[in-house]
Amino acid sequence: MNIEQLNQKYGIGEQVVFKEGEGGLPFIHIKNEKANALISIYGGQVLAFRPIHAQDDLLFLSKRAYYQQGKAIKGGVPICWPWFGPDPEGKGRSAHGFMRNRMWDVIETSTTPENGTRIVLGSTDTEETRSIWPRAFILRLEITISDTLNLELITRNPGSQVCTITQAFHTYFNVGDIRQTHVSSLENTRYIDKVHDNLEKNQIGAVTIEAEVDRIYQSVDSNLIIHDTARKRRIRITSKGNRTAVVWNPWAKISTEMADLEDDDYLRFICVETTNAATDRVHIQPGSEFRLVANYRIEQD
Ligand SMILES: O=P(O)(O)OC[C@H]1O[C@@H](O)[C@H](O)[C@@H](O)[C@@H]1O
Repeated sequence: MNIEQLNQKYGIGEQVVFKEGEGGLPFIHIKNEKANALISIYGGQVLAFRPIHAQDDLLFLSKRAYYQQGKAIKGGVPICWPWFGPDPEGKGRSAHGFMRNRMWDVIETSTTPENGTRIVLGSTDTEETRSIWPRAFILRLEITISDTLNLELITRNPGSQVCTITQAFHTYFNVGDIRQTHVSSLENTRYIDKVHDNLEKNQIGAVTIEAEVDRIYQSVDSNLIIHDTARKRRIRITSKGNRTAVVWNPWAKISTEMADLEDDDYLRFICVETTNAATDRVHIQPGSEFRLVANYRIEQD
């Protein structure tokens, strides 16, 4: 569907407007009485979300991001699916699965009873996806733009075999200064330290970032808080369906090496990801579905 057809079928006045975005990719601009947001249909990726009274966006979006078919957009909320991290079978398929590198379909747009906006994107298997991953699937991403950003990723298994996935909301949160940022509610939680030979460790105190951090926290709480002290705000993450959470910041060297980040961008974001990762694999029986949920709320001091 082209932009005109999308607007005709799914546009809602000035609240939901489809426009050609960077790299010619179709974007959805959302504006309601609670918040503004920007979504890329490519990747099924929320790129920006700002509640009306918030000064700064919830999400970090790299100025050097690629907007190109086949490449992931650096920032916002990339959807990692049907695997999290490197190819689990070591076949050289792209890291974090293939859905962040594909065009999704628009399924539905509506206004919620609280005057928020609901956008539903989706995807199903095709000959091409089956050549990468031989499974039938029906995937749905329900995005609610209101005073909070709510994301629900539903995987339905229409096939005749059990389907096993790992996945993530690989969210890049925008922070004022990483050196004045910490994450709470992970105290006394076991984690796999990907920067130190996948050693299992115990988190002592809040998570602070003073070097590269890449950790998979296990048996996590359903409430995590990012303290963005420089901006005098907290970001409250409430999740369902996950047993793991990833905290990632590349720090200076990797930030310089990544062509789609500015050298000092590591100061401006932290990824706190709602995941089914490592041993937190999801097995979906034929005919059933699984729902992963993340809700993000900004609390200003
Ligand atoms: O693919 P992106 O968006 O650059 O993110 C890469 C990072 O994603 C994180 O989720 C992983 O834990 C890291 O190991 C990885 O380096």
